[in-house]
Amino acid sequence: MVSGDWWTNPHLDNNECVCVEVTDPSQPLNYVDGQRVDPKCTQTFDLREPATGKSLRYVASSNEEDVDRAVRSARREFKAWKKFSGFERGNVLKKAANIIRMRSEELARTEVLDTGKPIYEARMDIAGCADTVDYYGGMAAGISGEFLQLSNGNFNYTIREPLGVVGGIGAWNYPFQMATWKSSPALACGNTFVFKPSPLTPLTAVMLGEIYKEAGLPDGCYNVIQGEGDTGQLLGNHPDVNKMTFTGSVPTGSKVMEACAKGIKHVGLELGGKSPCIIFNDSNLDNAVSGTGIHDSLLDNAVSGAMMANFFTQGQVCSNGTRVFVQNSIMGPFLAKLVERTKNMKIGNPNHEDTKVGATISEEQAKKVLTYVDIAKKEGASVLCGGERVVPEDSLSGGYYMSPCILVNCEDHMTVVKDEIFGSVMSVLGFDTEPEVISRANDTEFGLAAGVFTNDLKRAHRVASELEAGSLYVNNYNVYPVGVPFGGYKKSGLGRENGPEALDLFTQVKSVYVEMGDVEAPF
Ligand SMILES: NC(=O)c1ccc[n+]([C@@H]2O[C@H](COP(=O)([O-])OP(=O)(O)OC[C@H]3O[C@@H](n4cnc5c(N)ncnc54)[C@H](O)[C@@H]3O)[C@@H](O)[C@H]2O)c1
Repeated sequence: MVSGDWWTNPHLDNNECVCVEVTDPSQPLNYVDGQRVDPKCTQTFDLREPATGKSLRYVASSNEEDVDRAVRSARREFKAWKKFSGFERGNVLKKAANIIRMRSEELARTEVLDTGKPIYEARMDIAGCADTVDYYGGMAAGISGEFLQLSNGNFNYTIREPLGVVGGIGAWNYPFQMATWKSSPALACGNTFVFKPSPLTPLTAVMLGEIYKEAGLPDGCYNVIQGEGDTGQLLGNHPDVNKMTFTGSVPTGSKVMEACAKGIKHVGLELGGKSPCIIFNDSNLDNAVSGTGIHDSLLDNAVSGAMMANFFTQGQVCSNGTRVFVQNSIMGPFLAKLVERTKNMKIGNPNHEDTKVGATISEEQAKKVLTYVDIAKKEGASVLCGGERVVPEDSLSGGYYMSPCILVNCEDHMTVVKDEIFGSVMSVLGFDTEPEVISRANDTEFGLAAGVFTNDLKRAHRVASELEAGSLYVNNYNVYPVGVPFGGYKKSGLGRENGPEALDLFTQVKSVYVEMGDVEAPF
């Protein structure tokens, strides 16, 4: 629990925030059999606060024995949990959703501590997570098979059964979201779960374990092991894990898939992206501004959309539309509004209410992002604004802050336009025609998301159907209402999270044939 009520005072300096249990090194962050446990592993890793760069605590890693202990706990409890009715499992999840809502401020503050994202965003994240857990709580009672009438009174029915023990591995940009998006559909279907969060953001996954327990989840159904890549590898290779659900980069996803291939395990992959956000000039509209032919509100919406497609969580969002294609005839007014609004985003202490840009996750990631800006300049792009390290105030001088960057004069072949940067760097590219932009938008190995801004209804649906991506946005970007499936085409992933699709992916079908007559054997 968080001590005191520091979160109610937006003027408190982040250094004064004390999340006692999660930052106290004597409190273990592994969670097995319904309690925090000390791992056997003697290795630790340093957890740093992105907002200040200061060490929060050392976190104990998990070795083979620790991973095995968590998987055995999940295996043991699977036998009982799968026998609960869907309705009973759903009730546990719905209670957990309510506890998440009651503890939302504490969870949001811990997420800020771990990720450096601004508090307004962390609150949105936690509210969305509660909704997801609630959603799967509601869906659990409806998980069922089908009945098929056959000839002579014979029939067949199917049962949707859980897979067994599911292993989850998360990235660092949405830590609580990854723990909830993966565990709640898995648990709803009757699986048990072992989760390894990113070593950069280990804090809230263990809080979720305590919330599930309070909601009535039997001990052993949800477990957390902390660690780096080698711990993730041990989990993926464990013979008693039946499915891996992974979020992270393409190279690591490929390794996880390889481990699953060896063990013939189910695998779900949520990987990287380099998504397009396409902004058309609907020139036949009234209320044209400054002779450009674009409707004022469409322009405002398009600028808002481009910013939402790039600047949440310091640009560290897998679905970001970092290639912003703007029809050339509206480039001038679009850029003017975009730059004005981007410069107005307040960069600062992520715990402050008015902060819109917090800290990048780590020094390494911040340096990587700034290096990409340098490469872009060398390859001929121009910086319209941002792309620099920022020190918002003296007390945050060790934090990893940078100003959101807008690049123009970009070309499709440039490194910055091809690579996933995972930081606040938007590349703006001009285009003239619809076929041209569709072809350029699809010219990528990724296919996670895409956006199209237009007031032409037919064009919107035509373009949406042509774009090779798993999540399409028409006249908005990066919105994730509960129940909407999410996941990638091409190298952006396999399978879907969220929505009813996830339930199919956490179950397997057992088919039962029933003979009502005599056996007519040809022998
Ligand atoms: N599609 C999505 O839903 C989604 C969401 C968020 C982030 N991402 C992607 O995640 C990436 C950024 O996250 P990251 O830097 O944490 O990714 P990463 O691939 O470096 O690490 C992800 C996780 O895998 C673990 N890991 C590392 N090596 C492993 C191995 N050999 N076997 C098993 N696990 C291993 C890490 O410890 C971490 O928990 C970006 O590419 C981003 O696009 C995708």
